[in-house]
Amino acid sequence: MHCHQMLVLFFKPVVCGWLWYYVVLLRKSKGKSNKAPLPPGSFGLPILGETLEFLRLAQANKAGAEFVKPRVAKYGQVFKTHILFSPAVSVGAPEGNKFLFANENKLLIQSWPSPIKNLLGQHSMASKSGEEHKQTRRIFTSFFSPDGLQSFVPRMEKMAKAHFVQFWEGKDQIMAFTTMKQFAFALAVDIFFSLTDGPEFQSLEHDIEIFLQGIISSPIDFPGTVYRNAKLSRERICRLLDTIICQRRKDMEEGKVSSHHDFLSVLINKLDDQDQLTANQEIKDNILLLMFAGHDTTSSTLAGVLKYLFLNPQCLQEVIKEQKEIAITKAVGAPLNWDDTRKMKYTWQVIQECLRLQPPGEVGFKECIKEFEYEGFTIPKGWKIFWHLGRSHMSPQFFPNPERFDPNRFEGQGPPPFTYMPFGGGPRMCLGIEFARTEMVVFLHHLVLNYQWSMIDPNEVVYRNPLPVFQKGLPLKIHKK
Ligand code: HEM
Repeated sequence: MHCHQMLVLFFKPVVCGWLWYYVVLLRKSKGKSNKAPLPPGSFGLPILGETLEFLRLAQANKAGAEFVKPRVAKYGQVFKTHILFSPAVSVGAPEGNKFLFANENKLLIQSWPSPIKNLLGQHSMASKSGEEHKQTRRIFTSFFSPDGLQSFVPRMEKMAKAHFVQFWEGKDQIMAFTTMKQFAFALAVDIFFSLTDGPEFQSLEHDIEIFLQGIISSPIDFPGTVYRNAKLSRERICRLLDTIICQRRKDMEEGKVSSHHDFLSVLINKLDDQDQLTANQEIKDNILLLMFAGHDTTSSTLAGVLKYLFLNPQCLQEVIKEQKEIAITKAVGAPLNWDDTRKMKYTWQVIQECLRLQPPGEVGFKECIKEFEYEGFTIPKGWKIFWHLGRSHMSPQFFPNPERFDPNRFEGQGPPPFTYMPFGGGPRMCLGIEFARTEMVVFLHHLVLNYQWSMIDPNEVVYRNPLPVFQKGLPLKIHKK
């Protein structure tokens, strides 16, 4: 071979290699150095990050004012922190909220820590994402849509009336926070699977309370811990549900119970193409999810409404006026219907305003499933993004004079999109909005027409665990009209 040919043969790959290195690798590394920076902020202590400060302030109901607000002032609308054992980025409203909810399943997914998933069960809608989640949600929607719920209004009213007879009549004082829990529980188990008073009802009420405590406890799984007790209560609840489901299948086969009798009947009917074992698992896990999602949320909101109406007598007068106008259109003894509940517009505005000031869940987390850029910052895969409702709910820009209780904010078009989100948003938005709205307005209808109440301690502290809790149980003096 010619000498210069050998040189070409030897140098060609070397030259090509160098070229490749310069063009591809250096461009790549240039790209890397051009990569948007991580958001500003502090990760705090090793491992714990800023968790302790966040939890302390969240429990004192001050996370918005004393954790988020100073960081927004220092770092800007998008900042990073490290809470609950993960790097997390806080985003503002409305852009941040819109981005989060629009990118569910594309860039982000709902992520519950695995101890909570274990308690809720692998068939629970909370443990599913993407297409699987969509399918389950579709099954539920037929029950939770306005069409599905209409026929349950008289039943909700019956429950509200029975509640007043059992817990209010003949009393001059009640612990309203506890009482609201009893109402929300009784109504849920009646509408979900037709369980009414009796020993099974009592033991389930006790077990659900232990189960819910486990969901918000540290996941230490030893005999005697809150978490272990919650696992045991889950087993007992599932055994009870097994018996109820088995009996229900029989009753439905024999034509004794219709396929629209309650949520359980609807589910059995919708899942009849699945094998019974899987269908039963799905039913049990999702009934437990509904008890978790729909019980304390509604009861803490109703307790809040009682507080705000007492502290704002002119709003109470408006509610009474609205409810009287509906009551006089009804024949004596005629039950409330769906249209009546939709006429209770001001009452719903009162509830909405309570949810602005005291939302049951004020923080929501999503997990990033791939790296992406947001507002000029890189958000790495595996990090959490969270929204804090206080960022918009308490902003004078969207809610002038934000500390003031003013239900008229929700008149007409209401607040700008993505600034008011007590029910979340996007594909995982609360499934129970209409259910919650209906049960609350029906309850308030009978409350304001029949009772007067006053707070024994108008300055009672409300803390979070993580839902709002009235420190003294909201003791009220009550008087039947
Ligand atoms: C005042 C009452 C309530 C409030 C403020 C509330 C709020 C919420 C919020 C913030 C979410 C998470 C949304 C997200 O991640 O984007 C949620 C989810 C959910 N809620 Fe509610 N909720 C209430 C009542 C109820 C009731 C009464 C039920 C059922 C009877 C219910 C069932 C659910 C379910 C099943 C989910 C999960 C939806 C999914 O993953 O697709 N909620 N709720």
